[in-house]
Amino acid sequence: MASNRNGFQRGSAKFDRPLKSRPRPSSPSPGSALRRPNAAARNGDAVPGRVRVAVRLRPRNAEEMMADADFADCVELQPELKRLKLRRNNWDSDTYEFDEVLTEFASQKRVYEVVAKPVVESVLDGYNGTVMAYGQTGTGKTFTLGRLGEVDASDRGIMVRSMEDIFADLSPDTDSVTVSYLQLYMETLQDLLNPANDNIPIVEDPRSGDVSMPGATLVEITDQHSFLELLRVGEANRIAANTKLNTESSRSHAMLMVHIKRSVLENEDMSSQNGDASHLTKPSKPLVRKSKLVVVDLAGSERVHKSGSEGHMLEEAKSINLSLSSLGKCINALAENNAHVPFRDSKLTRMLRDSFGGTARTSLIVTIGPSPRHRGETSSTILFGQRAMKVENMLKIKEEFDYKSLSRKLEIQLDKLIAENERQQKAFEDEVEKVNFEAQCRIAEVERNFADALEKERLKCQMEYMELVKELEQKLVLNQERHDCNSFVADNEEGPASSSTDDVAEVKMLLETERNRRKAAEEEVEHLKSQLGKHTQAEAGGDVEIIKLRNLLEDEANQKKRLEEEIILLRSQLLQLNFEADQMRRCLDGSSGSTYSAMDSSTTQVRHSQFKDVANGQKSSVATLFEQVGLQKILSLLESDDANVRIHAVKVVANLAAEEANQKRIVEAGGLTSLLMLLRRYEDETVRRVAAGAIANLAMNEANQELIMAEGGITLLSMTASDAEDPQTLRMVAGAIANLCGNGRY
Ligand SMILES: Nc1ncnc2c1ncn2[C@@H]1O[C@H](COP(=O)(O)OP(=O)(O)OP(=O)(O)O)[C@@H](O)[C@H]1O
Repeated sequence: MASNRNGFQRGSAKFDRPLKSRPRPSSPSPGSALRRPNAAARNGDAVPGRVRVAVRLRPRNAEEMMADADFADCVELQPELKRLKLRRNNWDSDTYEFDEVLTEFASQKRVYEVVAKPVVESVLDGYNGTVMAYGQTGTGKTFTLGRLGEVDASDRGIMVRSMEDIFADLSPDTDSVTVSYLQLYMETLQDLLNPANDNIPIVEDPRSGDVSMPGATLVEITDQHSFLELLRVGEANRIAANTKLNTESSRSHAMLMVHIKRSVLENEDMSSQNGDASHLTKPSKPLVRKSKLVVVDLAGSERVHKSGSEGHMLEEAKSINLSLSSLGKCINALAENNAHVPFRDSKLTRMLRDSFGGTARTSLIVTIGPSPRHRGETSSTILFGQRAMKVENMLKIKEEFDYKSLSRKLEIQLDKLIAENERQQKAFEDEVEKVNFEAQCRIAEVERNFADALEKERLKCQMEYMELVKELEQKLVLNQERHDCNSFVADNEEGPASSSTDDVAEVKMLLETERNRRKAAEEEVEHLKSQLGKHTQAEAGGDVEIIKLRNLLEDEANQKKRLEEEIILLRSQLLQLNFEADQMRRCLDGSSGSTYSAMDSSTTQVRHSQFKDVANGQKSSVATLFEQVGLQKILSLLESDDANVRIHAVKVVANLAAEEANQKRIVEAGGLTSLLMLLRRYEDETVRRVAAGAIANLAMNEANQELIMAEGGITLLSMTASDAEDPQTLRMVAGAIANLCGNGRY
């Protein structure tokens, strides 16, 4: 098996699974957040713990096999009796008892379990613990403590196995592990994880006795792999000097320090304090428990003269011996309960002050070789172990109030409480809203029910009242009949009056009162009704009167219009009659054949003169008509809806047109256009005939001739002629056309 000079095997790392955590009722299983302290920790009491010492015998090495081949081992072990016999000579030996006696065949696992495991468990419970190997150079101290077991996992030493157990038991969420690795070489304390740091102070707390090295590098480790890496770095930096006795000898004291912080809870039971059975408890106090495991691999304890050291090596050996002898003196003093223990004599004893006579649980393994040539060293080692067994420590847990953890916990609690409060607030508001809504519904329902009940009650009362009135009326009638009957009997028999007379009177009075009330109410209703009726009538009457007046006004207007038209008509008729009468008179006088028969082309001048005469004869009446009616009004009658009116109007216009003085005015007032319109409308023949006559009269004026033709007069006259049935019409049209053609001019 290949190994380096420090006894560490080379090769790839291969480890067993971590050892299963020991059952501890007071501790939660690995991974649980917090653990509770045991009774001793709660009380803060120290418990006695003697330094436990085991002896381990190294098997003969190759050199011893040869050199001591003819000699028996200097020790004889009785492991079952935990005894060791150190031979003085062939026939005599000294017997020593130890806490454990480990033969050369003891496995590394067994050595760990009997020497270190109880200390590791103590450390996990919160106590400080020390595992230390003491022995002559080359007897297996480093083998026992520092083997990494990279080639053969069963070779794993106490350091590796301890850390496996620690990791198996810690909770990564709440616990932490930090490691520092130091060596004390010639009274210089050096950091093996940072060799440049070689002046590390040793600080002792005078109150608690705790020892600390504040300048040492502290590396937090979270798994076994990183721990092994750290061990390798430390071992590589450890100084080892060859000696004549052992080529792989460690010339320094090495110290691995594992600091553990664990969170614990402590409940203070109020019921126990108050002496009652209340279940009230104070919230758990978060505590942090700090403990440390110190594994010390002391330098070889060989004697200077025997090691054959010289120069620096000699100084080195002297330094080692000095520190080890100081340790021995301290242990002696402690074993003998001396008042003074010379811890301050060396740095080694200052460093280990807590482990011997302090508060740590300490386990010492003393390693010995079998060779009789080193009997003296072996004896010295055994005696060192024997004295150490007498040292009593007082184990004490160190707990601190975990402010950080408490603050974290309180923050979480506060967040939870706030969230819970908000939730409850919301629930409360929802509940209030719900209750409110339900109350509103209930109130509405009650109101509805109340209104219904009230209505029912009212109807019921009304019915009862009606029935009561009815009943009273019946009673009244009945009583009246009885009274009449009684009166009749009384009158006849002169007997006493009926016994119910008073009742009847009372009922009567009641009935009378009710009647009066009803009558008053009915009168009131009637009064109101009549008022309403009057009011309505007044309103209606007013409207009717207005409408009537309007109608009357309209009638009056229509009447007036009709009368006006009638007057015009009558006047025109009168005019016409005069005109015809004149014509008739002239005919009778024999001055002419006929009025219109003479109106041919050859007689235009004659007719014209006749017309002139007629006109002269009628001058006064036409002038009167003009004055009384007005030309415009007469012309407007040409468009009257009444055919009769139109005929008379056109006749009047024709007559007016016969007067030369009127012709211009008629044309200017639009009379010509109206006359042509009558032709165009295919009026009845009489109208068209008279209109043609009127146009003929207007055509006598040269100024009008062009105008008549320009407005299509010739065409309209032609059309009238073509439709004419009465020869008089043809005559009128012919006269008009003749005038238009300017007969007067030719
Ligand atoms: N129990 C054992 N079984 C087998 N070999 C062992 C045993 N103990 C020690 N050895 C071997 O003995 C040699 C010396 O051991 P180790 O280096 O551990 O001694 P040491 O006490 O630490 O010496 P030093 O004080 O000089 O460092 C090593 O080769 C080691 O493998």
